[in-house]
Amino acid sequence: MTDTEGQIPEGESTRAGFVALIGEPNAGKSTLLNRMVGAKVSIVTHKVQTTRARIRGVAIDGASQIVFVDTPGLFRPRRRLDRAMVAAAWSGAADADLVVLLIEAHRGITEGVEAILDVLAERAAGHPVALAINKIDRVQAADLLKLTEDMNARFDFAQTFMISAEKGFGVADLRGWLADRLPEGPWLYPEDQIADLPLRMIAAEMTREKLTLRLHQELPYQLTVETESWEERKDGSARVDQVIYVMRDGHKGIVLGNKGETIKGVGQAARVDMEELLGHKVHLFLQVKVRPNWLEESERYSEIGLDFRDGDA
Ligand SMILES: Nc1nc2c(ncn2[C@@H]2O[C@H](COP(=O)(O)OP(=O)(O)OP(=O)(O)O)[C@@H](O)[C@H]2O)c(=O)[nH]1
Repeated sequence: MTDTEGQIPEGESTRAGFVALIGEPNAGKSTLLNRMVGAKVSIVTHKVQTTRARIRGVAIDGASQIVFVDTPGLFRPRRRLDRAMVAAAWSGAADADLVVLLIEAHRGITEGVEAILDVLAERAAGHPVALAINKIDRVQAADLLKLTEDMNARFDFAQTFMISAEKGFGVADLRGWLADRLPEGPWLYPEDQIADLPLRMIAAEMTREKLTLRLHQELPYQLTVETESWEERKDGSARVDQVIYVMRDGHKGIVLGNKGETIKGVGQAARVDMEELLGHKVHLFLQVKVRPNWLEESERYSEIGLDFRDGDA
């Protein structure tokens, strides 16, 4: 460790967990994350579109490691509000230890915020949800208090924060609050891997997305993809090895396809995405392995792309 920010204070036990950041488009989620995490780890994540939760960044605060996840593209109720879709988005947040709802101070309780509140009321039982009112630089104090009251009348928030993600106001308080409330336990990411881990994970998500597209309803939620190794080569290309874990022998055949056509198509499409993201050539190697218990072994971790194996240090 060269970075003192990541040093665990002596005598304190470590904490780690997942925080889902939810809110309408433009609420300021990326700005807030960059403030809390630092640009390095969240830099490329906005490119990936998947329906499951994914990691947006990892923040260290004292002895806590905060892993931020979100559910991109789902909290986008437009003209015709689709509550079912918003409800579906909650499935990503449901795995999180804590949830932060980010709203815009000057816009107040919009139709989109209403939809999210409805979902929270139905499904957030047992999940502490913090409210973060962002862009407070754009409103008067009196309006802010009224909005705080109105929001808390609608939902029992564990805490309300008034912040300006852009100016940095209130962000440290929010991060500290989250850090204190995560469960005690070892950090989920080795410190020295934090910086490059999202790339490996994004690459796995890309492959998983192509599999989902090709297999349609055949294997919903019954496979996971892990990036096993990532090697940058001298010629500027990268060799990426990934394993697709399935639960049954029969599934392996489906993933491979007739004469390996399915997996070949998946590999090609995923490689193109990776090359576009990285801006250089990628050699992608895919392997399919049967691991009947992967769901139990690693449900929570694989769900959001964490490569969680014994022996990883
Ligand atoms: N005035 C003001 N503007 C802010 C603040 N925080 C974010 N913004 C602006 O709000 C806009 C949206 O911010 P983003 O961080 O991209 O929002 P997002 O929620 O990630 O948006 P999506 O990626 O569309 O979901 C940007 O133009 C930001 O500069 C703030 O505290 N004050």
